[in-house]
Amino acid sequence: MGNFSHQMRVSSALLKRLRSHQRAIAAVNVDGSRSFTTTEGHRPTIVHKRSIDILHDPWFNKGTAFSMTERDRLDLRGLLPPNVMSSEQQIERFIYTPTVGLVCQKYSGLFRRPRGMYFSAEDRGEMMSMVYNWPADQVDMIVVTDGSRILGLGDLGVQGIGIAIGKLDLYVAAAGINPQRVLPVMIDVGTNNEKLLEDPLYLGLQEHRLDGEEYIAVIDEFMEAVFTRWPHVIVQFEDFQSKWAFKLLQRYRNEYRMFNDDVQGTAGVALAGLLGAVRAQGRPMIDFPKMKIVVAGAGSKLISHWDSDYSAGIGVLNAARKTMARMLGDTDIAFESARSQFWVVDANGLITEARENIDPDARPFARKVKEIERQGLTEGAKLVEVVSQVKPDVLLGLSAVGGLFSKEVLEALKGSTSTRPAIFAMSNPTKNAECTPEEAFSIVGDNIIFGSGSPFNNVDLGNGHVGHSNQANNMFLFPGIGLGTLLSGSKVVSDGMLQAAAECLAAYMTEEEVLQGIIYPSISRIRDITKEVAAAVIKEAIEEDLAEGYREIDARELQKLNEDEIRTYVMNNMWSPEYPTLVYKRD
Ligand SMILES: NC(=O)c1ccc[n+]([C@@H]2O[C@H](COP(=O)([O-])OP(=O)(O)OC[C@H]3O[C@@H](n4cnc5c(N)ncnc54)[C@H](O)[C@@H]3O)[C@@H](O)[C@H]2O)c1
Ligand SMILES: O=C(O)C[C@H](O)C(=O)O
Ligand SMILES: [Mg+2]
Repeated sequence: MGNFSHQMRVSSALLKRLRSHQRAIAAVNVDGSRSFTTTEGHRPTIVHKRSIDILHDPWFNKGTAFSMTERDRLDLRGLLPPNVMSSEQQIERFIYTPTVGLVCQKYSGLFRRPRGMYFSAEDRGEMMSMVYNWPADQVDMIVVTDGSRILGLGDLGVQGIGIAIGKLDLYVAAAGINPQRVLPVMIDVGTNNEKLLEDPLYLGLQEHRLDGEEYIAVIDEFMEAVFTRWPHVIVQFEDFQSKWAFKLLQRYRNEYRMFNDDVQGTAGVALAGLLGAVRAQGRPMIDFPKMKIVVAGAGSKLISHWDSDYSAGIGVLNAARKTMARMLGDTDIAFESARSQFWVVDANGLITEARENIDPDARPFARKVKEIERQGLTEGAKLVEVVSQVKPDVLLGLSAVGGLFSKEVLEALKGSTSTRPAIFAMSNPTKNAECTPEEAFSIVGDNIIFGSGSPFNNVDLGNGHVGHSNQANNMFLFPGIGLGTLLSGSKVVSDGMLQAAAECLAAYMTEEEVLQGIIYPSISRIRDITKEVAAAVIKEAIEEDLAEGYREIDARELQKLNEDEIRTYVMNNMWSPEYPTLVYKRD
């Protein structure tokens, strides 16, 4: 009892400190620094500019939300449409996938003003000084892309910066990262998109992509430059073509605070969905190793491709296999036997050991020829044949091929041995989804689980029944992974931290929701799930002795926090989009 009350005293003292720490950040924001808002929200922010200059400054611009008195005070009258919008109304207009894809496709034509930084192959040798051109002394999150695989839209070159901007918008909205402390980055090493190479309006380098050592040297220089200026920043790699995604992850993950969203975030989100599908059948999660899973969209893209091609699908397969093996006792035998739960189909059909030039990352999932012959299948079998013969519990698509789950494939899935088959059409944007929820529910039946990468409406099944359309998107994990890493002060993003994030998402929905077919949260709960994921990541970082603390909170103090206190710590460090009143003061 004595110990307990002592602990309580320590904890509440610490909590007070966490709160005053938050106020301290707010105070810094208020005293004329380039602040947008504070979590306290009531004190005015002093600005040293007015009129059109404010509208051109994203850190101060509220757009249509300037009140009439502010418009008068700051000489904004007549510079904005007359209707004053609330921040809630502005949020209504906030969109990500699939719109972000369209923005990237049309970026060169839409470009009005820059947002973020551009490093190009021409900047070699200069990056270390270039980073100082960015106006913010504090940057918490960088999302970087080279534009080589934007959603399922392929190589969009410099226009891919829209993805980095969109993901950081999600960091602000979901994780409460202060918008002044995010930095979207585009590394332009050229493009292999012939249309862009010929487009006179294209804004990027009009030459073919750098490759090999030259390419790596550019990314190395960029990493060194940003970590020199902002040693505590976290760098999220986004939409790099699979040829480079995994290699760069392996190259940097032990040295820098970085992760790859498409490989690691997607794997965790898919894993949470697979576990959700087990729960939705009314079975315990421990039954997961019995699931038969067909994955469409992993392996190489070209018949003669020798390079390692670590697609999002391979990330999912590895994570699912490891989880099954752990549930089976974490032995080598368990790991080996878990392999036989997966059938992997790429552009060339079912992958078996008979495949020539097999992609090294897909090889562990290549089926033994004898084994699949017993199942009535052969090397290169079509997806529809695989589904007919295997009768899987889960059909998961990360192929970027819209409509791949055709009527025939979905008809075949009706033969599934599962009481509630699950379909994950995870490719983005909307037109690349392997199927729509209408197609899935109408063809396979009402009693399925459906998830998709891009948002779709629920399906009316008649008689008051609803077919739930879950959004299976890495946005439910990456903001929490980034925020949790930041607040823990860990210097790396460990496998354990990623696993903790995925497990947190898998356990987030209640039993009742899951039985109704709701296996992921709705977007309206994104702050809450992000808080939970961030807390799980911090807890794991503490347990692994990786947490070094954040700002005034050191490692020892972090170690004293219980689970609720970690949540409070996370919440207190989330920035909230409340507009402060702006007051002009001459410089
Ligand atoms: N929902 C999410 O959170 C999420 C996360 C990451 C990626 N994605 C989406 O996944 C898609 C793929 O991304 P990636 O980086 O893995 O791309 P990728 O190009 O590296 O991989 C695509 C894979 O699909 C395979 N494929 C192509 N045609 C096929 C066919 N007809 N049948 C079966 N497989 C086929 C290819 O062989 C390749 O292995 C994209 O649309 C992307 O937007 C979604
Ligand atoms: O961007 C998304 O919506 C998810 C994912 O990162 C993708 O590349 O498709
Ligand atoms: Mg992505």
